Amino acid sequence: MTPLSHIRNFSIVAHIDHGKSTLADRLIQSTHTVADRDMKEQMLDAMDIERERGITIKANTVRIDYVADNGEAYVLNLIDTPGHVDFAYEVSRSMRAVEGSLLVVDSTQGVEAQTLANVYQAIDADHEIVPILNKIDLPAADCDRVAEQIEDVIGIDASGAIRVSAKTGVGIKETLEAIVHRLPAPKGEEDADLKAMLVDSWYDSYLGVIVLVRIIDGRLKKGERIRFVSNGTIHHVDRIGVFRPQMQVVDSLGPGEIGFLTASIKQVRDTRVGDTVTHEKKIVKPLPGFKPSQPVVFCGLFPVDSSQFEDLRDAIDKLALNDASFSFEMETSAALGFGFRCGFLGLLHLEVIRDRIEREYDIDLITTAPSVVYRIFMRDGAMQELHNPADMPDLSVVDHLEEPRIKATILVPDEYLGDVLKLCQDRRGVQQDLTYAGSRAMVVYDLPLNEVVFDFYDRLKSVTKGYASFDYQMTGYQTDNLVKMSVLVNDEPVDALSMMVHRDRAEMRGRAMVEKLKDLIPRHMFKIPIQAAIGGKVIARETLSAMRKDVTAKCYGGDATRKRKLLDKQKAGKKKMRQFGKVEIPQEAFISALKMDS
Ligand SMILES: Nc1nc2c(ncn2[C@@H]2O[C@H](COP(=O)(O)OP(=O)(O)OP(=O)(O)O)[C@@H](O)[C@H]2O)c(=O)[nH]1
Repeated sequence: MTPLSHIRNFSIVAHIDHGKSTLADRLIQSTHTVADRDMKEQMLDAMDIERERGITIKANTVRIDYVADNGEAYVLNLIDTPGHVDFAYEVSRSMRAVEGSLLVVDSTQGVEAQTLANVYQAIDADHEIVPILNKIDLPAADCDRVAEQIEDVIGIDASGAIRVSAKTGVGIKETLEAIVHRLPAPKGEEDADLKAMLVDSWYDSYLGVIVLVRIIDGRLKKGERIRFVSNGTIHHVDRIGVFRPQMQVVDSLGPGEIGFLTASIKQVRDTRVGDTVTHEKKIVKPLPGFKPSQPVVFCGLFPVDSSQFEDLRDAIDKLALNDASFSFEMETSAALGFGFRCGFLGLLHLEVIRDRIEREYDIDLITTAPSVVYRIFMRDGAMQELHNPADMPDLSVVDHLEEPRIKATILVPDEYLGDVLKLCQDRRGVQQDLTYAGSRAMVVYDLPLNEVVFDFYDRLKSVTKGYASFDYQMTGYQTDNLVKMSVLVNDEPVDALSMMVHRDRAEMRGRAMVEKLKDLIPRHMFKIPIQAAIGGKVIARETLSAMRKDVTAKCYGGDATRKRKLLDKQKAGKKKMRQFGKVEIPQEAFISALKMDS
């Protein structure tokens, strides 16, 4: 049993790509937590998609045994947190389970928007913070400048910042010593009633739901009956353990410790993150509540091949078992048939789920335009949420609409500032602050989430050549002049392309949309009008002229194999098309048509 004084619980906060996972790997490796032969790069990034994209999505945990220079043995519990803006909620919950943070800043880059967002969460959670200047092996490293920036922008003391190369291992020993000597030990009472925090939970096909807990007071043992305070459900604990990072069963967990339990729980939904766990009959004061994660972006997912609807249902059910922040309900669309309306924490979350369905379940999907959650105030005083523009009620019963707004923080090198301001302005942003930290500007904008969900990231990256970083939080709702824009192809409305837009921008967006569609829809044997309309009024129109696209026309000379190849390709392409009335629209049109060029 490790005394409280010899436990340290910490997380690592960083902007994406600043080296958090690499540092975690190095800490695990240098303490021989994992034998060298088993060491894979980025031990903590379990999922394939994470590995491919190099981003950490689920928070992960590892227990490290470390004998410090003073000869004492310590237990270090690391909770790895995701760095991406969509998963800020996961960061906030894991922060509450630990007492300190390593703040990793890439010494060739400096402080970025997510460094700020994440470190403020650590400060909110009262963490002791140890700054780490990473990637010092690179020639472009400028530790003094970055340390100064940490002090100026974040406002914490960086004089003791540790200079590290997570790649080569320089500074790893110093980091481990700093964890032991600079981060506080957890507090807790061994003899008090059991009180544990539910930090995270996920589904495992062999063990059922695995619950990650941080013990605050008391002791949890295998075989005991526990109660989740929020819903009063009682469970029999059949397994307790720690992550090294593989699961290792232990007999009990005491104050200050972080580990897992399993209790034949069937669904992740039955476990509420932030909940308090205690023994069956005990009454304890619940831990201060966590904000529940709310989906902010909705879109429809439809199978390209409608016979795969049941497979899609199956895939979505399985994914939802493991991801309580992902919501869904069945949707029928005149154009796309049966599918699901799904809610996500943000666009990255949406992309990850979509990729997993396509890849792991082998289902080709049509994704409709992402939409935020609008509030519709009716003339009779009622309010309803609108998750899907297709459900927009008749304007005669609507009094007004409200849309969600965000506070966006963007850090950008000076020379791109003008482009960033223009982009934010074009997206109906209202500037709130503009400050400088060295040669970088920090701008804060109040923006409609609607204008950000689709391609704001992409645009920001492209106008700043990838040098800007961006983070946002929801601030609330505001009334604006919003209308539903419909799209008609060959005089048939395509509900999957309808969207909510600001009245002043409707014409511009309508025009951009019909022009795009004209390029994206292949020519048919007949003329196809493509229109954007508000109510009954057409605001933009293009006509796709008739022509049969003869893909073999270029193959004069009659090379049979090449001709066959082209025809096969055309056939495969057809599978990815959807029939709308008499018109076939390719799958990618749904996403591409909505991207704006401004
Ligand atoms: N040269 C050098 N490269 C490093 C160092 N640390 C990390 N990297 C590289 O930087 C890239 C990003 O590192 P990650 O550890 O994946 O970054 P991360 O912060 O965990 O990123 P997310 O998990 O996506 O938030 C990888 O290509 C690493 O190999 C370092 O000390 N020196």
